[in-house]
Amino acid sequence: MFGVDLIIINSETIARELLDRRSGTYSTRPVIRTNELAGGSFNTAFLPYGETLRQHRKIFHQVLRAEISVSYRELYSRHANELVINLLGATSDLLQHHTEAYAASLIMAVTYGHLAHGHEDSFHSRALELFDIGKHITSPERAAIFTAFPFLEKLPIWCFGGIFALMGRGRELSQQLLNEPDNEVKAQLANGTASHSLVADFLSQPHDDADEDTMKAEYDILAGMDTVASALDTFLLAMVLYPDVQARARAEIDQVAKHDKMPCLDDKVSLPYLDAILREVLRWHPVVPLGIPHATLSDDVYDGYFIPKGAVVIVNQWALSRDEDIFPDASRFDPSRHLTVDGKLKDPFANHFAFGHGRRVCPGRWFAENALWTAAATILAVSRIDHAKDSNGDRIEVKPEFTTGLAV
Ligand code: HEM
Repeated sequence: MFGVDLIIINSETIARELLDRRSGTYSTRPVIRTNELAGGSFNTAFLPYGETLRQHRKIFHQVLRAEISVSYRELYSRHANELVINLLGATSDLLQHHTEAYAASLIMAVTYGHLAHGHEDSFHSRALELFDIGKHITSPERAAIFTAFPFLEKLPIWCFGGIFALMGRGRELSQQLLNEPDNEVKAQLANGTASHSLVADFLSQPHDDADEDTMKAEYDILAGMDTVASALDTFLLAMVLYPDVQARARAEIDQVAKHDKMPCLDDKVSLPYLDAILREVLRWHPVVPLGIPHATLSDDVYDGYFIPKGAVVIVNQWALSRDEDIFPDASRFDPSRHLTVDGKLKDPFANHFAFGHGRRVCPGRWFAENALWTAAATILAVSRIDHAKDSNGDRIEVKPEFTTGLAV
């Protein structure tokens, strides 16, 4: 397409063979010009393979690796309790707002600690606006056209029907999202009120301008907001459509969390069916159905096919999720497909294809796992998810619909 070699992988075996086992070749990203024009060139997810990426991933490793992610157990529980209270009082048009707020507040807490009341809300609404702009301007066809015809950037703004204005707004939002919470943490450190967080820890140590640049990685933790919230929305949908699954999960929770005790992460090993539900959520409707494109750093040959240096490699997660040889009756939501005959989980959650592959695999996968698990367990422990009723008391049928998101 426009002189770019595009490889689309529709099989998990091939994705693992190329992106995992030959990760030295498949770990860079294509240049996405529209993302750069919108001010997102420091985004971890779009960095080429190299030293800056390694520094960013080191920062994520510090705050999001498996054993650290699990240590935030009280934080997840506190916010999951708030989520349930909000969901119980919410009208259907606000459900999504509450799942987004849950993900945003967790991510803000880990990154910045406790911010002044109201600042979380403005961060949340700006982040959502930026995501919407991202979805609009970084579509694959727009990115390809700008890459293939760079002179387009020089044309007057009115030629683009608002796209450049959106890019400008994107740059403005990126700067606000980066600077304002950082400035607040700096002020908290100065007056001794800062709580433990990624940014507070960084700012309290000696650092130079290059370190400040690397810390822009903090902004990418935002990536976790939309994805965790989308997975939670899919979970709620599945629970409405598959009441038998919901009932089995609740029965499992009731067995483990007795005497009015809420389930918490320490109960996770005793609740394999709930884990299987979350695995199935990510398979049934993958949150990032086309993943984030990888690109090759050198020529390669696979199964007789020549793959040139610079080729764009897309793992089509949607195709992986619909592979009938691995997931028979693939469109059905069936968590038991992830369990062995004796009820154990077949594969760890963090190995799920929905988190991508190789050296670019999602660094937030353990955090996502724990955040999703705690929310799902808390919701199921105290509520029953069912169809809404109309004014006559008749149930309103649910028509599952998914919106398109980031496709680059
Ligand atoms: C259900 C939740 C999530 C899903 C399904 C998901 C999925 C993905 C996928 C598919 C990729 C691309 C992997 C590849 O290129 O092979 C990715 C990358 C990334 N994710 Fe996640 N993610 C989730 C949650 C999170 C969270 C909670 C965070 C941070 C708090 C996060 C931060 C990132 C970052 C920074 C990258 C870029 C990594 C790189 O390019 O090296 N994600 N994620």
